[in-house]
Amino acid sequence: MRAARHNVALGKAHTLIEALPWLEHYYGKTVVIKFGGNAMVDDALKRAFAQDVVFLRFAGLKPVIVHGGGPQISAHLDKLGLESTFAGGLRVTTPEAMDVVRMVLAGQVQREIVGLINEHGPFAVGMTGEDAHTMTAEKRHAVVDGELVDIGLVGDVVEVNPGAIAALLDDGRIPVISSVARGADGHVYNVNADTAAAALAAALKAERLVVLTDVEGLYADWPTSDEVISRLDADELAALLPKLSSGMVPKMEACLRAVQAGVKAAHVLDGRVAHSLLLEVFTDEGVGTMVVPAHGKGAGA
Ligand SMILES: Nc1ncnc2c1ncn2[C@@H]1O[C@H](COP(=O)(O)OP(=O)(O)O)[C@@H](O)[C@H]1O
Ligand SMILES: CC(=O)N[C@@H](CCC(=O)OP(=O)(O)O)C(=O)O
Repeated sequence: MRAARHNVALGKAHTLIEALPWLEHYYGKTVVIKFGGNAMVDDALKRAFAQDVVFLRFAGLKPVIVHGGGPQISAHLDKLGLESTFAGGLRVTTPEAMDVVRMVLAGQVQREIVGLINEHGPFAVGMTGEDAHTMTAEKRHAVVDGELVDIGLVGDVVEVNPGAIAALLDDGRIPVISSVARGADGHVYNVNADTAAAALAAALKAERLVVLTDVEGLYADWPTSDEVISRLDADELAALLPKLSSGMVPKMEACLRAVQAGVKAAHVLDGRVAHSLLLEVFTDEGVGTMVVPAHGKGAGA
């Protein structure tokens, strides 16, 4: 009996010790985590996510959360009798839809994540890219079959002013950011959350960008196969990008931009697996897809 208890204790100690090199590596580093709307499937998963983020904070990392909410926006538009249309993985955003996007992201999804994190202490502070001019956007088009398509009030991030986020991190807080940004032209833009996360990761010189979604990673030949590409470099991803479809387009484009801008690696993980974030950061088992800089252009650990 005593021997069995001892073995259990040893197993737990082994798990903790396995995390030591990763704790040493990540201590004091900024990690931008994108929590996708499709990964927020149930309350238990959302709670596990909040626990992981607080764990990272207590382990000495500086987590920054950028959240999505595509399915939640679509559900609200549906209630209002408005249709959701996507082009190249981006929502066609009319002025009417933009009001809903802003309300659902900043008023509903962000509040929920802030609340769950703050069950553990006074850590999370919610904001949108509009606050303190954190993100400035410019209208972008979607590319469909090589053609530019007008998708309304959808923006790409052209400038990041990371001062407000840096101040929150220095104060020990966990920023939770909605992907809405102001334009210099006076409009408010709907920014894809993966795109926003990549822009922030680059501006904050983050060690890692981690994207939690509802698939195991990037599938090599979706939808015919579910073989996950475990690692690819920026050149390989750039070659693959034109062949990708739907939500994976902005996601993989974001990973590419992040590593090209100096982020050491970008990971796409299955957010439907509880604690996948902790597993990725603190254990030797890499899960999902990891994008590293092009050969010879940076670290790839
Ligand atoms: N090559 C691919 N590998 C994996 N998923 C893909 C691929 N191509 C398209 N997808 C689709 O992209 C979706 C993820 O993007 P998205 O729905 O925008 O998620 P999120 O809300 O997490 O941003 C997957 O659920 C899958 O349906
Ligand atoms: C331009 C654009 O498509 N914006 C997204 C913003 C939310 C988002 O990106 O949410 P997910 O990460 O859950 O997909 C949208 O309106 O759905």
